[in-house]
Amino acid sequence: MIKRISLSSLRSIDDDLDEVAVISSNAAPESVRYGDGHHHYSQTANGPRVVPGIITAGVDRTKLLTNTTSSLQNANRKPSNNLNRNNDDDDDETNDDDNHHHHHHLKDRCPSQQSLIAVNCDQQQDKQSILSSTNATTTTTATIINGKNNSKKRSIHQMTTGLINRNDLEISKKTRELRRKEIRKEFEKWENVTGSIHHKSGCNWSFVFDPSGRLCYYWSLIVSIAFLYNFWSIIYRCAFQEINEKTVASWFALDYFADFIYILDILVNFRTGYLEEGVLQTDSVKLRQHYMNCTIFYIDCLCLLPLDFLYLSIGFKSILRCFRLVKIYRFWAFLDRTERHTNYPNIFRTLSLLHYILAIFHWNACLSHIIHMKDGFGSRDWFTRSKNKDCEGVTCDYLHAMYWSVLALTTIGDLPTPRTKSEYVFLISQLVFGLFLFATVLGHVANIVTNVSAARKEFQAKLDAVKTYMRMRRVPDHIQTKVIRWFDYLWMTQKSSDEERSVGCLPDKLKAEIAIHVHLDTLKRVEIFQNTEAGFLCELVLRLRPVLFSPGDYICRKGEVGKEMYIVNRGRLQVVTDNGKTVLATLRAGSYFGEISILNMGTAGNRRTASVRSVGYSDLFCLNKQDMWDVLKDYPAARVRLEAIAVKRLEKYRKEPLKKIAMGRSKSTPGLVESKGKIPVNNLNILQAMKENQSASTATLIKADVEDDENENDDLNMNGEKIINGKQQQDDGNLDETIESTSSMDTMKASSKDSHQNHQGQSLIAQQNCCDQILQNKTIAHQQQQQQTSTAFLSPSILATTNNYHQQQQQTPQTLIYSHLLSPNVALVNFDQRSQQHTPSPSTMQQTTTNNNNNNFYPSSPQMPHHISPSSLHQQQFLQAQHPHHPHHHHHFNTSPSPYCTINDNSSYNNIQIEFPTQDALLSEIKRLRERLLTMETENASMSMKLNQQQWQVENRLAEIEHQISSAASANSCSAAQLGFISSNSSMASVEDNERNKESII
Ligand SMILES: Nc1ncnc2c1ncn2[C@@H]1O[C@@H]2COP(=O)(O)O[C@H]2[C@H]1O
Repeated sequence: MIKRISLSSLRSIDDDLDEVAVISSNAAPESVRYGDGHHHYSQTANGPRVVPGIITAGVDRTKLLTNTTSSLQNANRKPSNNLNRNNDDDDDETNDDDNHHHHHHLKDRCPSQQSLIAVNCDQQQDKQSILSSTNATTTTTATIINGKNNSKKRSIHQMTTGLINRNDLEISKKTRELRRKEIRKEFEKWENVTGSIHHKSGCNWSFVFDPSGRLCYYWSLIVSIAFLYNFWSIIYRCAFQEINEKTVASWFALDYFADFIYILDILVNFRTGYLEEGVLQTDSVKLRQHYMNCTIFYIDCLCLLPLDFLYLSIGFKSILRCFRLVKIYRFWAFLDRTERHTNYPNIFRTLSLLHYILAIFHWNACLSHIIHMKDGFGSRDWFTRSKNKDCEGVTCDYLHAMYWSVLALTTIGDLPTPRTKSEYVFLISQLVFGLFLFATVLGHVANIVTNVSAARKEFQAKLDAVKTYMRMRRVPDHIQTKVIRWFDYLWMTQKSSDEERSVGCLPDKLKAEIAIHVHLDTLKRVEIFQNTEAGFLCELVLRLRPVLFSPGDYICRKGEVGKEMYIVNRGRLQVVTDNGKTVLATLRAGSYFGEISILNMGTAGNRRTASVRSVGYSDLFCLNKQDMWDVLKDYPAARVRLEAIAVKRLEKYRKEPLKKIAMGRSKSTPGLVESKGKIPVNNLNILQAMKENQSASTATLIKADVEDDENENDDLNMNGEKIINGKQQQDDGNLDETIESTSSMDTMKASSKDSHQNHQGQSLIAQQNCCDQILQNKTIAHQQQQQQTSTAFLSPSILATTNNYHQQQQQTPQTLIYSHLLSPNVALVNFDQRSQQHTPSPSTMQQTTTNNNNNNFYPSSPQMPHHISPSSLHQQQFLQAQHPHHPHHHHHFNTSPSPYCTINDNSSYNNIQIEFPTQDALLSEIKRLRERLLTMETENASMSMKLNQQQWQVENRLAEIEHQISSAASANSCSAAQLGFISSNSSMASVEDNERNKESII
């Protein structure tokens, strides 16, 4: 009985649950001890434990435990529900009733037995339910009660902090007391229940051995040792020294101890379960009958044939014990099982072979000695050892006999010619046997050696084949080296090159189980495998294919069609932008990637959203798209979940530091075209770039700020007035990143050429007073925004531009804006009205759309073409206009902290002063643009998910409607058919019909 139990001890019990139990066959539960010695629980929460291999029998333990569990759950429910109730008496009564009920109940239940596995499982669950319920209750009160020590600590804490008032303290004490009582009761009750199994029910505690259990195995080891004793000693004593007075006691003791083991073995066999139709039988009557109907029973009885009584007449002759050797079947069974179970089969085989050889030499030596003694071999020199004072006695005789035996059996010995018939017969048979033995030994040794090196040979053969192939196909040296290194790594990490084949013969369930266990550490870190259905996990795990990548290998490249996803088992990988330089993320064991494209979640559909590169050797699991979809088809819930995770991840990627994203997107951002090197953005010398490109664009770029898409339109002006909305809200942040040395100016240049061709005569003369004018017209812009209809559909992601008519009667210079550098809210254009109507050149269009398609800048959603409307293109074109006639403009950037830089164009044209945004302003706009892009991509992803879900709903609805239609049809037909035959069965029939219809629809 557990009289004192605290929460801490409960925890200890919980910890103890996995330890090995110590139990004796008839051990009373009280005497069973567990734990490390410090915690001597006379009984665990689970009652006496069961050694693996033993099936406890005598009562219907499953039912019993179910009852126990339910009663405990009831008991647990009560206290938790009645935690604040102080009426213990009620509880006591109820518990007593329960106990009584259980005792009564148990007395009626004894006969059948359950398999060990079931019992153990139930016990574990039982245990867990007890502890979990206890823990659950404890948790609820954990803030108040937490064992003695904690309460003490808390009291101090309460005193010091004064957070809990005196009343609370009293309540907590009461609750604590109550709780303690409840726990005590729970365990008393439980103990009573389990105690009744052993004592009160009157059922005997007995064992049934599981034939495949460990205990049976250990027992067979003991029996094997007893057999070996007989095997070696009987012949020895027979040949060399019969039991003499000196040794009689020890021989007798050993003999009868071995016999005792044999007797025990018969008893054990009576209680060893057997499989009937694949089910382990544990019923004692059945077991007995089964054993007694077996030949083994008779063999076992034969082994114990009591010929010892003949000692009285013929004396102590060990040959009378020869029947004990029949037990060899147990020894063989033991060897067999060991060979199957051992992890070192070759070592075991070698030892076993050695034993057999020695045993044969031993028997041969003993038989030789017997013949020698009987036929007077001793009269001849060849066998009689020369009298030697150094080696006398039985041992020396034995060793001498053994020596000759070894010589003879290994066919090494120079045996003298036999003379008598018996000598001839013996020697001939000895030589023949020796020959066989030799051949067998050689064969075995060869086998073992082959087995040991089989893996290596197979590996080597593969490598050789690959090498030969590469040589024949003249594969470049560096690839050959890479391949050989790959093999090196494979061998070093002791990975079978064909792991799948090793377990290929197993059924899928077992394979999945193995795979789960082998890769458990990795898999449990993978988000998609967490909290998933077991079936889903099994199916996926079975489809995982191990792959190994070498350093620098690209597992996938951005823009490729995704066909697999990967899970990192070992190694380090980098998610990089398509230039391969910017690292977006580093992936380690447990990470997975490639899911976006195979789930078609990315903005680019089934295309890879990033490139992934192996840093060193990477050991990955590959999952095919087809496989993935096959599995997801059967697990729609998992699919929704996976997609949700993918969306979340997508969002996460988007939220990655701007720096990384910026770098990743640099190529796809118009104007930030990738080139070879990188230069820090702060060092980006726009002036220099301008010079180099000689774009000579005269532009007035005025920062505009619009808070959202709608506001963008606020800045649009059709009136030919320059608009300015110069307030900059964006914080440039710490854009200290480097950006790739953009050849934005290259783009400009290209654009400018096109623009020039199409807009000859529209020279861009950015005059100093333009800016002033813009400033003046700032307010006018707002008034006139409603007139701007053509720009209303402009994509905010492209650019909201304003057509600013600057003195319509004049051919005024345009105010240029670099669309790719400005955000939607940087909208400022001053160009001729006519140019607005101008159709953009195909080349420009092409360029723009190429950007869209290739660089993924614009989400490839169907609505996107809207954004790239002719109008926007048109505007872009204008924005990219240049001044071709004056290739040698010299722009000087104003380094003032103002958001604008002034470019003094000292060209021949005139002295143009361009207000150019500062780097900070530009960066801010870049940042905004990118953020906007990310938002759109995320929205796109979530939209696609929603679409998926809607698709599901529609499908379901469709099925429902179909079902309804068919049910209605069948109901009609039924009613028509049964018109006039209204019987009591009619409704039943129609229901059945409906059901049938339903099934057929399903
Ligand atoms: N920023 C990022 N951080 C981590 N992983 C990423 C990032 N971007 C893309 N990936 C992963 O890289 C994979 C490339 O192929 P997918 O687009 O199929 O799926 C992608 C994601 O799994």
